[in-house]
Amino acid sequence: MSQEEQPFVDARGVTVRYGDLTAVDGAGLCAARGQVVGLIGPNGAGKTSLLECIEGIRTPAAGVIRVGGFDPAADRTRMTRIAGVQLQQLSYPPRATVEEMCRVFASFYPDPADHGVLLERFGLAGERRKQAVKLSGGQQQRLSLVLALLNDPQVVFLDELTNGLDPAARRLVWDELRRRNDDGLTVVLTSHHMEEVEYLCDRVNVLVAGRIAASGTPAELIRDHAGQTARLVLDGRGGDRELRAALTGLGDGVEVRPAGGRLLVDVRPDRRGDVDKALSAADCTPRELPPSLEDVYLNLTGQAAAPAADEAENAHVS
Ligand SMILES: Nc1ncnc2c1ncn2[C@@H]1O[C@H](COP(=O)(O)OP(=O)(O)OP(=O)(O)O)[C@@H](O)[C@H]1O
Repeated sequence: MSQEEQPFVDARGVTVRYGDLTAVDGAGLCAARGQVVGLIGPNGAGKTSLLECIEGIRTPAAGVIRVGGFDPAADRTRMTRIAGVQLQQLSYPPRATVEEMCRVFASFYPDPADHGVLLERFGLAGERRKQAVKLSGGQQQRLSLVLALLNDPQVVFLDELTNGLDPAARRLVWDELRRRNDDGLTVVLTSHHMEEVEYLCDRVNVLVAGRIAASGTPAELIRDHAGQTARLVLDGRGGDRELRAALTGLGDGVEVRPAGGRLLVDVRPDRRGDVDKALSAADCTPRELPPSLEDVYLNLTGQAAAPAADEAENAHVS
C-alpha cells in the first residue's frame, strides 16, 4: 500500500480493560485524510475508551494505532501538534475568561490559529470577557471546540460533538466542520444524534459491547442494516379509533403507535398488502419515512424503537 493509500487514522485490534471489564474488545477504525468518520453505539459501548486510545491519552491492553503514520501515545509532542481534542467534559478554571482560556491554550502551540476568528465562527465573539464557567452549557461546548481547533489541527477528535447545542448552534458547528473538512481536516467523532452522523460522516462505525458490529458509508449501512420494516406516518389520524383498531387487529408484523395527532405504523414487508388494504378502506394516504441510520442503529444494537412522531421525522434529514 502506498503512503497515499494509508489511512490517516488507523486503529486496529484495540482492547481496553478496566479491571475485569473488557470495555473495548479488539475494535478499530480507519479514516483517510480529509474524511469525517463517526463512531456510534449505546451508552457504555466503549466509544470514549476507543477514542482516548486513538488520541494517545489511554494505553490499550492490545492493538496497533497510528495517526499521521506514528504512534500517538509514544510521540505526544507530534500528536499535540497535529491533533485537536474536544473532550466530553471539560471543566474550566473558575474566573478564567473566554479570552484568557484561548490565550492559555494558544500558548501551548508554536503557531496557533487566530482565536478571534474562531470565536467569531462559533458565535462566541460577544462572550470574550465572560468567565468560561458562566457560559451556558451549549456555549461551553462551543468554546471546547474553539480550543480543540486552536492549533489548526490536521485531525480533530470530537466526543459527543453537539450535545446541548440548540438547533441553530448545531447547524453553525456542522457548517464550520464541513468547511474545514473541505480544506482537508480529518474528523473522528462520536455522537448519539443519528441525523448528525448521517449528515456529517463519510463513514460510520457501529460499536456494540466493545466490538465493531458494522462499518461503512451511511448509505451502505442503511442498505445492509436498516431492515425491511416500512415506517408509515398517518397524519391527522391520531384520534381515529376505528382505523387504529383495524390496523392493530392485523396483529403480527404491524405495530401501531399514536403520536400527537398522528398514527405511526411499522409494517413488516409480508404484511404490507393487508395494511395498504386497511388504509385504502379508511381513505387514508400514508407518508412513508425513508430508512435511516437510526433504523440501522436500532437493528444493530437490538434496542427497541419507540420514538415520538417528531423524533422519528427529525431523524430524517432532508
Ligand atoms: N476509568 C474507568 N474505569 C472503570 N471503568 C470505566 C472507565 N471508563 C469507562 N469505564 C467503563 O467502560 C465501559 C465503556 O465506557 P465508555 O465511556 O468508553 O463508553 P461510551 O460508549 O463512550 O459511553 P457513553 O455513550 O455513555 O459516553 C463502561 O462500562 C464504563 O462504565
